Amino acid sequence: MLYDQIIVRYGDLTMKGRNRNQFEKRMLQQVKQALVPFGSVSYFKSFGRLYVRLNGQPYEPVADRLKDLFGITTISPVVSVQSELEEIRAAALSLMQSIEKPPATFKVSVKRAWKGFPHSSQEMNHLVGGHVLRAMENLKVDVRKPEIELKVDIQEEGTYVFWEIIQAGGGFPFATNGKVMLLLSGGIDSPVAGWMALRKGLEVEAVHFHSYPFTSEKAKDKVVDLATRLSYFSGAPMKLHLVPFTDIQTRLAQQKSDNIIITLMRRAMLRITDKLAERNGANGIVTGESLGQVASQTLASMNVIGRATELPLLKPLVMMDKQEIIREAEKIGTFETSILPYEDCCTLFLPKSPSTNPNLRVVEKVEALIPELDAMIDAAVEGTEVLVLTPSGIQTVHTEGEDDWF
Ligand SMILES: Nc1ncnc2c1ncn2[C@@H]1O[C@H](COP(=O)(O)OP(=O)(O)OP(=O)(O)O)[C@@H](O)[C@H]1O
Repeated sequence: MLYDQIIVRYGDLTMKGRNRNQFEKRMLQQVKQALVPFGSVSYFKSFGRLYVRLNGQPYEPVADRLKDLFGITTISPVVSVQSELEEIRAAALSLMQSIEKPPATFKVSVKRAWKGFPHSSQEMNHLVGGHVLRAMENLKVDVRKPEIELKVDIQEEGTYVFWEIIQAGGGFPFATNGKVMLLLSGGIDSPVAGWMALRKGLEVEAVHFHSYPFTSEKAKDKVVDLATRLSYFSGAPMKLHLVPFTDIQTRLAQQKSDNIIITLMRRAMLRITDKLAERNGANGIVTGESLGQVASQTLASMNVIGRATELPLLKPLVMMDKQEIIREAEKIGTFETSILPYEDCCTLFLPKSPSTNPNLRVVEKVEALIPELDAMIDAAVEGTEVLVLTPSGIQTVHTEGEDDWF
């Protein structure tokens, strides 16, 4: 096999004035965790880049895994050799010959970072380019718009030869920007919002409200699958809080304020999430809301619902169109799961004409007529089941109310 290493570049970090060492440490941790299934790979850090040494592993699956991680801008599979002319020439030639669809044009771009190397970059462009041209009959040099730009990076510890630059996830490494709770329904939108939060370097804990037995085990499994998929992108385990919401929903429905029932439910959800956030050290709540999509997502509704928490509400999809959100969901591999036809707790209580312009005072008055609501919210928090998910399945299960689960 030709490639023996993968260069990992992380761009956003350089632009950030915060502690770069911390970021790099996190980055390495994240990459190591994500590559555990590949066993024998090892790591080398140099000049703000990470080199993943493949040690005999095929490069494609490792590259595929790396390109889905955040904080990484681009990756390149490389052939590494000693910084010695003939070795570099041989590596350049075999790499050019290995390209599946033989190119008609190319150029060599040498970067000599190690000044102890006996030839300048210019000389090397010719020395390497000439060698390749002599061996490959139909190939020509095009310095302006070559089909392949063969890069040769000469460092003291070795020389890296490559041509592919593959886009990776971008954003920030996992958990470098704090922690949030993600309201994860079984729908299309909230997994996309969760993915965006992860890309911003947020640690995400998912919260799902279910109305078992009105909602089924299958509806729960669906959410477990979605959170599991999200944990793949973080390269770290993800907590999923499963909140029993049946009693609260049933009680709210008894108020017979049908047109604001969704508003009341969403506010109760936020109050519960607020408490879960405090217990788990999160500083914000992410939702999959998108302006104007349904009655509860008008600006007026968002205002009344949002008053139920003092935590910042992050809504990454708020200005996106449904089609754009669907495209993202397809890209990240959650769409197929999201469209499975299992019921969500809120759709069970969907009124005929939900208010698009709820009045905060009316909503607060209705809530005040339920003095037991606070206690019910506390009970829902205590009864919350917590799963810890990894891409390979559920790791542990406990109940929020238990003191010593860990
Ligand atoms: N059962 C639930 N558990 C957790 N969060 C929920 C639940 N239902 C709704 N949410 C949160 O409220 C947001 C708005 O939900 P709503 O059902 O109004 O819209 P949606 O556009 O269908 O969202 P989604 O596609 O994410 O279900 C969701 O994106 C999600 O963040």
